[in-house]
Amino acid sequence: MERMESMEPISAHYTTDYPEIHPDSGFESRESCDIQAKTPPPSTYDEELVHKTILVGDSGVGKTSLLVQFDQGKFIPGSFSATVGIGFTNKVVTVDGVKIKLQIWDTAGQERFRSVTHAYYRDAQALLLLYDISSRTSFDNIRAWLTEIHEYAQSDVVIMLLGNKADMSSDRAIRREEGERLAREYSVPFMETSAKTGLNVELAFTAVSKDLKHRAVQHTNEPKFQIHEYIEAQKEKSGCCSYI
Ligand SMILES: Nc1nc2c(ncn2[C@@H]2O[C@H](COP(=O)(O)OP(=O)(O)OP(=O)(O)O)[C@@H](O)[C@H]2O)c(=O)[nH]1
Repeated sequence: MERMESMEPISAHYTTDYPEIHPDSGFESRESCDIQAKTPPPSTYDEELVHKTILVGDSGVGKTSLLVQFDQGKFIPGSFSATVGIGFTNKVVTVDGVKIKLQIWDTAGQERFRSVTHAYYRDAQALLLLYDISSRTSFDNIRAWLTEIHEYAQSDVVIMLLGNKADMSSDRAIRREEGERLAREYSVPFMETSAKTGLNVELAFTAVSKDLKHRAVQHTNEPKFQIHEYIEAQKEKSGCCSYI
């Protein structure tokens, strides 16, 4: 992925050559995914699993910034230059004492790259869909993104809607309730984030990781993991959203 000089590259594998969807990182092939789908999940979590996660949304909503914040705990301000190409960052998230390997793909939001990014949806196990709370257009386009996701991604993909740039309160164009309503309509979990302040960035990835872990393991007696409830409980605990 190419960034202008104003943006430091993030610690990842970036390219404008559109890499194979299955790089040499232990990510399962399509074939093995299909086999897995027919086999019941094991009773313990296999820490060798790598979960492909994709960041999508309009250009400029903050996908790269969110990933940099999650990966390196920093925000790089400066003039915006759109991502060209696609790249991934490997991250390990520890949930309930278990290591969950995420391979997080950062896609270019610009329309002209759309046909390329579609190809990456197919093997995604999780999708973080972002809009910018200061951009009505990016919010209005979420429906179109969800239509594309339903068309190209697997039906059981974990989807999370994120209203990013929550720190920009004076430029807010989308009320939090609007985000919540849209998320309810599509039955997807939702939270507002800020790649700048770090608000909810870790929570977003942790919630997704927890969900992926639960889906990969057969819990005979336990109730199904409820990602919505988990997010609400964590938000309350951290008192994160008082200024939103
Ligand atoms: N205030 C604020 N600015 C942000 C935030 N996230 C991103 N930005 C800024 O928004 C602009 C776009 O951010 P990017 O992360 O490059 O956006 P992107 O979604 O990756 O864009 P594409 O690569 O074109 O798809 C940059 O100038 C960032 O500094 C945020 O949470 N708060």
